[in-house]
Amino acid sequence: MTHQPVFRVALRGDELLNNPRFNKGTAFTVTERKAFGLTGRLPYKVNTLDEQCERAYTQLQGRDSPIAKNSFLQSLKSQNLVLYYNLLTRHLRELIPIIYTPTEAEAISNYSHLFRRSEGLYLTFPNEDSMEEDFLEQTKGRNIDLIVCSDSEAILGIGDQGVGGIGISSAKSVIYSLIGGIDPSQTLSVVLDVGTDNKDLLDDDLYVGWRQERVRGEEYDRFVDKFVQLVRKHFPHSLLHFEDFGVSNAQRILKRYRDSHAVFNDDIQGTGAVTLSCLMAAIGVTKTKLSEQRFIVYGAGSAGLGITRQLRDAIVTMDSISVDEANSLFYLIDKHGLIKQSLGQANIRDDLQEFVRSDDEWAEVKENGAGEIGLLETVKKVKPTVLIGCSTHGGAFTEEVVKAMAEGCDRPIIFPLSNPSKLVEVDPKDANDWTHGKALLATGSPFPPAKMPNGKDYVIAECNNALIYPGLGFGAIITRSRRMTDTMIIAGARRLASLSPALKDPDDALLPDFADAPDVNFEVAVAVAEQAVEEGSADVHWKKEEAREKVRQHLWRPIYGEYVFDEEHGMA
Ligand SMILES: NC(=O)c1ccc[n+]([C@@H]2O[C@H](COP(=O)([O-])OP(=O)(O)OC[C@H]3O[C@@H](n4cnc5c(N)ncnc54)[C@H](O)[C@@H]3O)[C@@H](O)[C@H]2O)c1
Ligand SMILES: O=C(O)C[C@H](O)C(=O)O
Ligand SMILES: [Mg+2]
Repeated sequence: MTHQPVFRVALRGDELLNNPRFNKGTAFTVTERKAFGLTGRLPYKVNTLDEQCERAYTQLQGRDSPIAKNSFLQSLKSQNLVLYYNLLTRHLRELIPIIYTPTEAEAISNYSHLFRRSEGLYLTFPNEDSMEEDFLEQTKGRNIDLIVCSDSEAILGIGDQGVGGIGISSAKSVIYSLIGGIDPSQTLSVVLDVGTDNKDLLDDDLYVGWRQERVRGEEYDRFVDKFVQLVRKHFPHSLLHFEDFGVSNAQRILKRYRDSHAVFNDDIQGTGAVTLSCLMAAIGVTKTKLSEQRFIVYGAGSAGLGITRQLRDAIVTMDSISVDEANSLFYLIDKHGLIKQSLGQANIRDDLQEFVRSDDEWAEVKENGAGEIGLLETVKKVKPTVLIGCSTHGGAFTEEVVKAMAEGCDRPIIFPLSNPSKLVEVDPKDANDWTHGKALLATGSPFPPAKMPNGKDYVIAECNNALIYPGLGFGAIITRSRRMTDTMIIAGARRLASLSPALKDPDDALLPDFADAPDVNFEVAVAVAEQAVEEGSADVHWKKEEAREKVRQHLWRPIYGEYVFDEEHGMA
């Protein structure tokens, strides 16, 4: 039986019932009801958490669409955190797609119309002067370990969502608690509302954010910097997680702060790490080396470049080849086709320069190698072994593309990673059929299993950063690391790869199932913590060998504590 912790609480009556962190609803005991002035405020029956979960689950089943279920759960979260997380824990596989990808995309794009209750911290550009006051007001009395923030410019694959981006910060925080075991009261979700360039939102009278075009340039940098400095000042040991920033800001901000605080960009680093794990599992099946692959990365934004760099670095380290040699294995394609010299320096972002292909290579395909080279032409010439999609271009991996790839290699490794589901570059079922079950597949959103030619199910791995970032973050937090280093991230990725079901059975999924995500992330956290202690990034006095026990001790679980009323020293 799990031991019930005892909490001193200073709230009484309605204040207690209206506080989601402390509210237990009908689970308050008779003694607690007397001590906290609740006897007349609650119906007679005292429920167990099991009973409450059963009731909530039945109510949830009464909602017929994923978005209606998402709203129900959102409202449960604002009433009773333990019940919310406990219910999710019991039905993890079923409910993660409701509170996270893909349903959360729908909730975010309708944020202003679905709005009922605020959550997290809204830092809005015109209120810059009161930013510190607002920040302190929202975090009063709490020790914040984790801050997830978004400026909403590139939410999943659905673009600029203005103030609705608070939804992705919250969903990512929830996953940290649900899968990673981080106490939700020690997390903070933030939206940096610097306006929006989304015309529909600007034209919408019901829009609840700041209805102005996006602030850019120096003013934007100053605003972000003010926020980061507040985090550093008030919570120096926290992890600052950046989510769904526009590509140029994402790279720049990460670079700017990564040596002075534990910052982490999920789209770049989390996606890079989970894709590396997935690829390691796939080459375990094909019995080839990383440096023997030829890669096409379709969509060279935050995720595409993050993945490319992560894979490149792993190839250099694991297969001992030079950076230039490793770079030459990658072909990046963006909106204007293959990234090559003739696009002109001005049209190629600085951070892509090391992956620019020469025109000479394409002289046989296009005169002087100039002109746009599309995906199909690249596939035919390069004969890639790995094709990764993070383009937001749904259906881009057509039957012709997939079949052309399968002609060039025995077991094509195809990861269409764009979210939400409707933006996937190829439905995994089709890719499986077109390659007669030869393709090794993983997607960013959940998909049902595909059928192998022998009738067996092929489980599609969900290569979503949520399978790794909660563990990466927990590992950094528990070691009070002041940096999130590349080596810590690689340690986590290797641990995840070692847990791949395909290592035992090559016909099984490339990554563990999301139902096992808590155990998987526990292992990732241990690996990261061990690495942080070993390399000296940690700011703790314990040894590497103790990491497993430390992670275990700090795991937060959604269970009720026993409350004792303490007006003077209790929590409020
Ligand atoms: N599976 C995961 O864990 C994961 C993680 C991060 C991002 N993603 C998904 O990847 C996609 C991209 O995310 P991001 O954060 O990199 O966004 P981003 O805006 O930084 O990058 C998207 C890139 O794709 C390019 N692009 C757009 N249309 C294209 C086309 N028709 N052909 C080729 N390139 C095209 C854009 O120019 C841009 O460079 C989104 O759908 C997102 O949900 C998945
Ligand atoms: O949010 C997700 O599901 C993964 C990723 O961070 C994305 O932007 O798509
Ligand atoms: Mg993201």
